[in-house]
Amino acid sequence: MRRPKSKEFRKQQRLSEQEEINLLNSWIQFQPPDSGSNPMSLPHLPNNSPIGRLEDNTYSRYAGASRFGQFPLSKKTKDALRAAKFVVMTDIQRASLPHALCGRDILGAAKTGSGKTLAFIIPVLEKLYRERWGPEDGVGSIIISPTRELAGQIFDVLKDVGKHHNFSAGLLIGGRKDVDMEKERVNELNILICTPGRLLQHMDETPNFDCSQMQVLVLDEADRILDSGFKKELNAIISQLPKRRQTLLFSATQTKSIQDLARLSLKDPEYLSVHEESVTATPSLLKQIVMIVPLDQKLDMLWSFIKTHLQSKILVFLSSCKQVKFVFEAFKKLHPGIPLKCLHGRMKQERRMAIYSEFCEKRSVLFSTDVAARGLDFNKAVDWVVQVDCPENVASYIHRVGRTARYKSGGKSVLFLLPSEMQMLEKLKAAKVPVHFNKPRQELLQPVSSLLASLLVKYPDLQHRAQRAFITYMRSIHLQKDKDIFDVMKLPVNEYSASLGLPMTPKIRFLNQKIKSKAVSTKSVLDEPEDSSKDNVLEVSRNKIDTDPLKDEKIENDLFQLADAANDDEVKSSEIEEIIPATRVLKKKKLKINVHRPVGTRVVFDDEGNTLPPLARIAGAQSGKEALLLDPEQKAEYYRRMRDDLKKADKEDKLVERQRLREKRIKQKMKWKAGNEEEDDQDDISGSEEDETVNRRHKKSKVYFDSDSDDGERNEMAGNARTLEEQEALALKLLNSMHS
Ligand SMILES: Nc1ncnc2c1ncn2[C@@H]1O[C@H](COP(=O)(O)OP(=O)(O)OP(=O)(O)O)[C@@H](O)[C@H]1O
Repeated sequence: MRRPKSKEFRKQQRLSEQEEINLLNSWIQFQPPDSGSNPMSLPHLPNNSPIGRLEDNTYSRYAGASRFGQFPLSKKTKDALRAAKFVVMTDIQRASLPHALCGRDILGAAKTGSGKTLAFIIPVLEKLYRERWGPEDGVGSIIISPTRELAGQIFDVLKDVGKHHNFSAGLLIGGRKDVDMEKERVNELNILICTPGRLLQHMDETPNFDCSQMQVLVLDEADRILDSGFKKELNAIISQLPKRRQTLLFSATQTKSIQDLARLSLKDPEYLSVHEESVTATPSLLKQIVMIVPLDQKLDMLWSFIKTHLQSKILVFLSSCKQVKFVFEAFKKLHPGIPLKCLHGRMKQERRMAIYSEFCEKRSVLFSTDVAARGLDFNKAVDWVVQVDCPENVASYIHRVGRTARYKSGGKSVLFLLPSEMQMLEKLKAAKVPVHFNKPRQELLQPVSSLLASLLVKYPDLQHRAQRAFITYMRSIHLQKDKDIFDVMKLPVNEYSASLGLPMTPKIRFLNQKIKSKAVSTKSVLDEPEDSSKDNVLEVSRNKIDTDPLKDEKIENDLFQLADAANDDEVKSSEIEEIIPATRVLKKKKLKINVHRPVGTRVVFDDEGNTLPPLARIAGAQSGKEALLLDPEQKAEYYRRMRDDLKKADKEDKLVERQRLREKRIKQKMKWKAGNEEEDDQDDISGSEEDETVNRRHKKSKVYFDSDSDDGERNEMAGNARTLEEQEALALKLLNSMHS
């Protein structure tokens, strides 16, 4: 038990702290960096040069120093940094800390994974320490992050680096139920780390919430927080903050918009873009591949990729929650041999945090929306970032791939581009993003579409998910701003639908209208007058839906959930035209038929998406696909074939797996006989979304992943290492054959 400190001790402590603060203030003011200069251009201080107050009552130079120890920082901060093994500063820390310690506003830009978090956490702690900020002083600093996970991560860094300080800090993010408790305590907190919506909620609802004395405001991922998605919230927040404050803005893709910055009333900000001169805009140890993948082969490619990287930690980006859900659910049922997880805004906050932590710890595939695109520093390095859907712009690309190759580690990324999205390649090159262009080797693809089709027959809810995934994807492309890259009219709609395993292509109203208006503009035979109400439908969609999943975070309680709910309603009410015919007239007719027809009767469409009148359906004159769908016998036969295919594939998979296990056992036996003792690291993967069979398999192969380090790989699992080699060889063939 800790003994309470005596009054005398506390007094002594206060005095020595005050002494330290005086010294720090004098040191900082003695030789501040020139305004507008970049301390990176100054020579390094020699490691053994004296630090702090010198014999002649001057102070050592800190601008240009390369180690935290050479900086005018409190002992409390320095001790914590040393304990966390932060010794040498990164470029952005070297460049911005001297200015930030002088109390200047900062606009800091540096590549992903380059240590921007410490570049703002340290000045916050130091400012409050030097101001002798105490519990009774209330909110001294506010750090705003665009996502909850990132806010949580910043909170962890703050706890670590600020552990010897006496400040109280709070994580205020949406999706938490304890908002009332938060309201009771928020006024006692010195440092708030929050998402914009939750902060605003407290500003609006918490009695006596007071941040009028706040000293430092930080916007992490500043360009994101300043963009239109958060505009209202941020303006409302800023209007309640004191004008006299220090403001620190950081991002890998910094905004330079005067308008944006004017909203923050920055005072002569120091613009420190440490990698502006760099040859590349992305980390140098990041290997980036771009592949042209037709839309209907995207899932085949993704499946093949996963199957050939079973020992990796993979982050997969898709463009909407519904796509994430569908691909996750479907692939999970196909048991790829690696734990699968998913992360999106419609999940409960606790689950989101749990998934994030699990992915930090374990080898697995995480399917995610852009909620994981910015700032997250997954504990054990992510091996691959796979962008199945093209990001909305270059900045988004840079943040997504930045989840790997962080700090000094390497990483790889692959972007699937549609043939119609080739412009993205040009834009990446223009933005100094060095990508290698690879052509997929078709013969190495492991098609998954037929398996998906069988799954959809077996699991009707999955079919529903597939429909939604299809629709939200089409809509996201339709709503993308950059029309040079995204053109919904160029998408092979039917092929894409079939590749998801859907027996029919869901019709989408806006697409039909687009097709029609295109036909009209090219003077086609379509003589129907334009229906203005249809345009309105399109307008409503545009107004109500934002394709940017991060925008969902903007209003807490929850941003994601609100926006997603809106999306859901939209999908239900207007967009699935599998149950809504393509023309307004027919729609009314169909609605009438719907009322009287027996429950369970299927509505059938012709090639144009019009419902077939009931009599035409019974007429039996159908042919081709229609006939297949209408004739019960053929339909049954179709499904029977699908089931057989699935069984066959399953049988083959089992055989291969059995063979693999047998070989593994033999190898282990031989190894054991040779006296090679080894301890299996029975890393538990239960709790992942994998089923038990897969878990059992993984418990054995997990050792392999955990021995990812060189030693482990050499010493522990020679047998498995061969499997890895085979897999890597396959992967290389599939992905790197383009270098030729
Ligand atoms: N001076 C340092 N010495 C050693 N490791 C560091 C140092 N600074 C930061 N790191 C480590 O580098 C990693 C990336 O840091 P951080 O998350 O702050 O990057 P970032 O620039 O904010 O990235 P992003 O742009 O993706 O948000 C973290 O794991 C962090 O612990």
